[in-house]
Amino acid sequence: MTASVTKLFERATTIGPRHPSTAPVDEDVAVQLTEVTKTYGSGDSRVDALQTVSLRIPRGRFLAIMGRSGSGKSTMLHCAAGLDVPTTGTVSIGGTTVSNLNETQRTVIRRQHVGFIFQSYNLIPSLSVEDNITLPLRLADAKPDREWLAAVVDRVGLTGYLRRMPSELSGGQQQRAAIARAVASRPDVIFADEPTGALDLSTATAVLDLLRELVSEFGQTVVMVTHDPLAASYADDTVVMLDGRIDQVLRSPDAATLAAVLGGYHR
Ligand SMILES: Nc1ncnc2c1ncn2[C@@H]1O[C@H](COP(=O)(O)OP(=O)(O)OP(=O)(O)O)[C@@H](O)[C@H]1O
Repeated sequence: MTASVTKLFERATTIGPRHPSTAPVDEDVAVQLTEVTKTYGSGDSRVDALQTVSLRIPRGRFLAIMGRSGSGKSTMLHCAAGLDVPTTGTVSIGGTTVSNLNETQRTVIRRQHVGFIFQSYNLIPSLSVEDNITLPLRLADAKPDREWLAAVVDRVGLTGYLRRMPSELSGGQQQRAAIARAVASRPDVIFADEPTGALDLSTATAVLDLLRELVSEFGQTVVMVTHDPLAASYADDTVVMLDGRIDQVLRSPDAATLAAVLGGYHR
């Protein structure tokens, strides 16, 4: 790590829970990874995709994860989101330790605490835009906050589109519907995996403006994997991964700085 690493990202020795079930809860932290490793395969085919990663993501921050292909970005995102479990170490989301839960328990936690935005939108084609947006609430058996939903739908510019089917929306509108779906339940954290990868520049800019506003105005927490320095420049902090480790954390870097930093990893 570089000297620019803030206290927020220091190795988790000050946090120090060794026993997941007794880990203390920090209300200001949306996601916490403590000495997380992830190994795929064994013997000759063994891959150490994450090598002792510790990261505390405070609530109300926008974090970008960058790094060259194979550096461990998706693996870290999947572990942080409770989609996958670490080989060793602990992960907590919204104060709940998820790394020691089984798949069914993690599904429940994800429904209650996490929103997802993927490059491919992942809207359900047979459901209307409104039913797609409210699906996570129904799955979590949660009562919709109508005022919040209306504000979110208004902000993503889909108020007149709720009865349409996803196929009747443009790519940018579909991604905005996916964002509305991700924030409908006011999750502790929204994980975005290349959310602008399939969008043209102006549509991507509108989506990034929206993510930024969710953090700045609505107090949401966003963790986004991206290859695009422009996209990462919307974040508060950017983590750069290298060989399964956090190599650098940059605070509020602009796109040119990020492009230069990343260029160094591709030499
Ligand atoms: N299911 C898996 N089985 C075996 N190896 C895997 C698996 N998933 C990822 N890996 C390996 O783990 C390492 C990290 O992969 P990961 O997908 O996290 O990288 P990444 O930085 O997201 O890459 P990209 O930018 O190409 O998506 C790579 O060497 C990859 O080949």
